[in-house]
Amino acid sequence: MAANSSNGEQQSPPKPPPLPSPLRFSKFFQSNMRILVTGGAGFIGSHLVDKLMENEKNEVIVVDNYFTGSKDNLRKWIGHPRFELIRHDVTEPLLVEVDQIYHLACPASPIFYKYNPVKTIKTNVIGTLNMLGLAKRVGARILLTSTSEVYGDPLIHPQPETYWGNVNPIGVRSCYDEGKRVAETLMFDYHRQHGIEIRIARIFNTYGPRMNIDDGRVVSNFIAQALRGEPLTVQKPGTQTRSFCYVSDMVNGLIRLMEGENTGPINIGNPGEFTMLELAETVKELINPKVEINMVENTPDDPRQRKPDITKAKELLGWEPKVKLRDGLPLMEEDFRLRLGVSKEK
Ligand SMILES: NC(=O)c1ccc[n+]([C@@H]2O[C@H](COP(=O)([O-])OP(=O)(O)OC[C@H]3O[C@@H](n4cnc5c(N)ncnc54)[C@H](O)[C@@H]3O)[C@@H](O)[C@H]2O)c1
Ligand SMILES: O=c1ccn([C@@H]2O[C@H](COP(=O)(O)OP(=O)(O)O[C@H]3OC[C@@H](O)[C@H](O)[C@H]3O)[C@@H](O)[C@H]2O)c(=O)[nH]1
Repeated sequence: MAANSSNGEQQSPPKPPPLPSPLRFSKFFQSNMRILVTGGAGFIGSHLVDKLMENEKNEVIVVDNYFTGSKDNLRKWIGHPRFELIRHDVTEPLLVEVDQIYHLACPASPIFYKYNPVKTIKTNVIGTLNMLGLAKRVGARILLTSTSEVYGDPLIHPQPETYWGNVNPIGVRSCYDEGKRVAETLMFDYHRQHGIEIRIARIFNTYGPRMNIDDGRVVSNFIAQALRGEPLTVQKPGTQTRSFCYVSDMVNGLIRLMEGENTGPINIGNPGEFTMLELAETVKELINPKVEINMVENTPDDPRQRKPDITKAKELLGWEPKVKLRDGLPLMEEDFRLRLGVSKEK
């Protein structure tokens, strides 16, 4: 069946999708669904693996180069008969027989993706090409975790999928946002030219347990600072907004998208919108009312506003987020307390 784009346009690929392994059609074939998760040792990836492993009919293979991820995030699955972990960099070709590919591999925190921008571009472009080549070879369906950063510093608010964005092509964030835009282009070109079954999720800011404590993103920074009794560093002007999605909602959205019939791109995020000052005030109130809030310098090209229009996700996937920021923050606080060894004052 031809998939629909989220814009409602009929996407009729000129070629039929590559055939899955003939064993899939064999009457007595006993194998489980084999699912590859690139970047599965990272924050969202490891939660996705947990959810996929709940289904006894799934076998999960993770490939990760451990740049920002860690084996520790997957420790409960290591040694499990339906789980395999491979140290591999997606900029190198990979040959594995799989039915689905969740392609997440890419550093996501601005500090980390700006650290080696050329590597970030290679990961987005060559890494995505390699995963599309694999999808074509084995007839797998592939889902790309794109980003709200494809909208750049958006001039339309909230952002629908039809918005083409306002992106600086030569700025310090371009390795990531332009990298993801090319990755989306590659996905659609493989879909049109080779009939690959594709899914594109545009993920908006996601938070939750297992984020790296020194990841550098705003929610992890504020929670770690509040627990350490350090001032919360709000980057100027503090009126910039973000919309924060709890990780379990995100994982459910990604699986819905993979299992459904729509190529996307589809925004997956929580439309609750907060300024960074509001976020700091909330963290202060919930975690440590004694900490100060410090205004610090910002970095170039920081988007001034961001909020997903999730009409398509609701209509096409029957998905919407359930966890409110005020309910999600304490769940993350608990995990950070454990890892930082800071117990709650009674
Ligand atoms: N978390 C968010 O708010 C957010 C928002 C938008 C999009 N995304 C996308 O979701 C995906 C996961 O994000 P995350 O927050 O879990 O980030 P993360 O940094 O925790 O995870 C990324 C994982 O990819 C691995 N990786 C990086 N480069 C690789 C390479 N070349 N080869 C193999 N593995 C590599 C890292 O080691 C890490 O385990 C990314 O594609 C990111 O762009 C995340
Ligand atoms: O300590 C901090 C860190 C960040 N910030 C501010 O918080 C906002 C959010 O910054 P983050 O670094 O968490 O994340 P960004 O929204 O810039 O990028 C994010 O969005 C889309 C994803 O694709 C990226 O992977 C993700 O990191 C920015 O306005 C930033 O200036 C602070 O005020 N203080």
